[in-house]
Amino acid sequence: MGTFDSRPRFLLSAFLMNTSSHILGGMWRHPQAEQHKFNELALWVELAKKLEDAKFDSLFFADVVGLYGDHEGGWASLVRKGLQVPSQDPLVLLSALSATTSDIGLAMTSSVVQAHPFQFARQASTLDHLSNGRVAWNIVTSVLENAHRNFGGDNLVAHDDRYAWAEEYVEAAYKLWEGSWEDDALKADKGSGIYADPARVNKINHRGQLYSIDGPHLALPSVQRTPFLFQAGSSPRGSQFAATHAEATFLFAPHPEYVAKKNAQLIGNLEAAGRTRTDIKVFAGLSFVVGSTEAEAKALEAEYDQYLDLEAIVAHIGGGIGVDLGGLDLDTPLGAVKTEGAQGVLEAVLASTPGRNPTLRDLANYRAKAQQIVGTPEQIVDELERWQDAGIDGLNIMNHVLPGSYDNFIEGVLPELRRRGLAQSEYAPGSLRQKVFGRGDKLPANHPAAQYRGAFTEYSAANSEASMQYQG
Ligand SMILES: Cc1cc2nc3c(=O)[nH]c(=O)nc-3n(C[C@H](O)[C@H](O)[C@H](O)COP(=O)(O)O)c2cc1C
Repeated sequence: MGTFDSRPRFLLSAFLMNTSSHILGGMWRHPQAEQHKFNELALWVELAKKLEDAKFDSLFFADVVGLYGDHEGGWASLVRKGLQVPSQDPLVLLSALSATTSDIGLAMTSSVVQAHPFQFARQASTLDHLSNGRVAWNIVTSVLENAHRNFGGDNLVAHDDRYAWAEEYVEAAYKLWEGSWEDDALKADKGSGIYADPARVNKINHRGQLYSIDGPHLALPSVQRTPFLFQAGSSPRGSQFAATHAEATFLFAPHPEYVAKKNAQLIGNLEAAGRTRTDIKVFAGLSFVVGSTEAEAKALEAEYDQYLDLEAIVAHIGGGIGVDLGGLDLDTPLGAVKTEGAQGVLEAVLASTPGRNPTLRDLANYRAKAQQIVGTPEQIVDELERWQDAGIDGLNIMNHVLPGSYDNFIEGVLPELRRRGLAQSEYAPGSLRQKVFGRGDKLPANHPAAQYRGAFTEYSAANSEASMQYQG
């Protein structure tokens, strides 16, 4: 344990999804659960206000753009269980929440599959303007075959090829965000009648394997230019991508020892990418069940367990790794499952059952129990200090019930975190990036996006005019 004031505070994020059944399957059936009202704006407006009053750093919205892989031979059980279907667009929802909040970060997941980078970059800039620089993007490549088929693909693109796709996608987006409009390009000078300076607005003329984009970026660059970047892959290639691009990465980890291992891997990859551990925040996905006594916490856990649907959790994970685990007894061993899906997941499940091959029940427990901390506020924060010592900077807090799980955390755990100096009581001023890192609104110079600043001046609007005159 560190001394009282030597520990940094935790970054706090709410791990959400615009759907009824996100991570902890079945919990929507709990009498106090309101997540089935996900399509009503009031649920989110009130939750966002509550989390902002508690000075959470961000609302983090996961997303998918297709069905999980088959369970029990088809997708009927996914529909029956409401397993992330129906699910609605987080970007549109965050646009509404940008108007009802003022400080909390607005993190959305968007896949390289779902939108052309030109369109996505424009949407992200627009939302960053509307929210005064509070947007974060969780960069995902879609592990779901149905998602790829929804956008014209034949099959799931192979694991490492998805990351190659993401590399080009972010490159194109960085060019638009960082290199198209120079600082001070906008004049809006009523006297001279000059709206923007043609010498300071550039096309990007991106020519890649997958995309060809002339530009210019049609949106004005926003406060952060590039949104705050999240990424959650944890395979070796995923960790390398995170080390190169992400400002925050998050893990599903079964215990602090696993965090320490992933942290060491990340530090090695950061060094190779010319970045350091101070350039990235590591979040753990965790849920909490708090009571004023241990017995009270355990009783609440037992109540939640009655509604938890282990089959739904197995369907979720199996659907993510592209293996139909339906119709099998929960005590079936997992065996050596090979997947083109989310490889980091399997590694983490194996780590949760040291010395033996996990079963389907272990798989469900890994998600529902290994990442759940139950106890009194003191017990929970003691445990969180162990996670922090292993390398966690932030918590992406999963919920059993909306909004009750956050009430439980805010009333139970937050005061103890604050008492130990581990949670903020006020927001720092500025954009999300400035709030988190305290070193400016824009990406730092050692980030790959920075190379595109000033890189396209030869393609400026002023130069296009000069070459026309020359030709004419
Ligand atoms: C904690 C966590 C959250 C994730 N959230 C999403 C998500 O919202 N949408 C999505 O398409 N993929 C999501 N993923 C999948 C990852 O983005 C990534 O595609 C997947 O983990 C496969 O990469 P890997 O093999 O490098 O781990 C998530 C993964 C993790 C570990």
